[in-house]
Amino acid sequence: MSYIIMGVSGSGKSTVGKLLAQKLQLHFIDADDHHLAPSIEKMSQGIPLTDEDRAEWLRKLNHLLLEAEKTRQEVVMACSALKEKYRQVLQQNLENELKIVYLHGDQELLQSRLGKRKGHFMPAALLASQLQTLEVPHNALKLDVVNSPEVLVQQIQEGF
Ligand SMILES: Nc1ncnc2c1ncn2[C@@H]1O[C@H](COP(=O)(O)OP(=O)(O)O)[C@@H](O)[C@H]1O
Ligand SMILES: O=C(O)[C@H](O)[C@@H](O)[C@H](O)[C@H](O)COP(=O)(O)O
Repeated sequence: MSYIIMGVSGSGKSTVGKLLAQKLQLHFIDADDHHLAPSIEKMSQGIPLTDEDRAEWLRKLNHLLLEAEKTRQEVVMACSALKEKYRQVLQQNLENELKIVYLHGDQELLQSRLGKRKGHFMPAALLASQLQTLEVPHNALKLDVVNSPEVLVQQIQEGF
């Protein structure tokens, strides 16, 4: 069974996802690496993505998860997956249910982490729209990112 590490920009999906994959010796997929070029351009300019912008991207990510399942590979995927219907696309046609980890945190904390992050296309100004778009998942392990990445990974290992 594969893991989806989800949450708004700055919640630590990439950091925690990479560390979890390292600990469990699983392949790590960062959904950010699979956005269409126009979507990266849009976000770089501070324009939030629409459902339409995300549709093909989510299908591509679902395809990667299906491929992994076919070869009996478990993967860790860091993906914003902000809406329930996006998470449904990710899960589409998979035999095994995805293990969803929802990273949440205080807006000020997330804003300050994004402000300090270097060399990333996503501007901190998009956090507010990300939080507005977010539909909190009901079927996820919910973790507060006030904790360190190491503690979060331990909580994930103990939580499933
Ligand atoms: N639990 C944490 N504690 C402290 N800093 C963190 C934590 N998780 C992430 N960070 C830092 O916050 C910033 C955003 O993390 P990142 O993994 O890029 O988030 P996301 O992929 O969700 O946008 C990075 O600079 C990262 O080093
Ligand atoms: O669906 C979206 O709007 C994007 O996927 C977004 O949520 C994601 O956060 C960006 O790709 C920026 O990347 P970071 O999450 O790493 O800031």
